[in-house]
Amino acid sequence: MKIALLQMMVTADKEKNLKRAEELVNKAAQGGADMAVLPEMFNCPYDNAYFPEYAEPKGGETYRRLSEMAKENAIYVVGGSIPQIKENKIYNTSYTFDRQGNELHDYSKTHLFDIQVDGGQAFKESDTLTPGNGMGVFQTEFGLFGLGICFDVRFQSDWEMLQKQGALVCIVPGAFNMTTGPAHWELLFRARAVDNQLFMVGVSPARDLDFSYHAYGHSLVADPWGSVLTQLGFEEDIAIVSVDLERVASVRRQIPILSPPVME
Ligand SMILES: O=C(O)CCC(=O)C(=O)O
Repeated sequence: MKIALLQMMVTADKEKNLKRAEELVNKAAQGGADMAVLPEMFNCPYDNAYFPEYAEPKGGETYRRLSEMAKENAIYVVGGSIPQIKENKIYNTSYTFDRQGNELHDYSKTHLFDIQVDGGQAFKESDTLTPGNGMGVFQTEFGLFGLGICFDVRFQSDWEMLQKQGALVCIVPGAFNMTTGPAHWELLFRARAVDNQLFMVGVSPARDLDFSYHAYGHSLVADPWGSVLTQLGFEEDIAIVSVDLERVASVRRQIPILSPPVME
């Protein structure tokens, strides 16, 4: 199967972001992708100051447009994430749609990004956001997929749980930064891929130095062997990556570390 990583440039204009997402999903479909993945907070600059203003209830404009993108292009769309408002609380939420535009998965980030690195990046999502209640998997014609959002990638026990639930590929809309990106982004994706013997797909926004938060970019796919199949730079770009799902069983057979053992 083919997965498109849409490393989109996010602006402060929500409508412009939605139009750009539509163009990129269309491009992904034209390029033969089965699934298009948008970045974390793709309709809103990544900044606590913007989350409340850009937040939408489930079923709102962005949700509807994502569903249409999927249906019009007959492609799976993992709608990165957006700020969602529910009962006066704001969540960092990802919606996934199937080729008919039906919702397949709805997930709100479990582990909020609250860090304070000495001399480097500080961020406190919990100033505006509320955590969700746990990651899960969704079924596609290719098999089971898992999904987490950005900071979630640091919590191996959660990914082990998705592997035990049968995930073959895990998708991570994420926006690392210029402190933790160079240090940990590729390392974490390769580690999760090797630990759980599955594909890890990370999709970041492009870097925009005009905003307070400078995304690392470097959207990538790591395979179950831990090899990086593709990695983008920091600018807006897309990659369409062929993912051979047979590789999951093959690596698990050759290096049987999972418990219980996964048989073909
Ligand atoms: O874990 C990191 O270093 C970055 C996480 C992040 O940017 C996020 O969760 O949005």
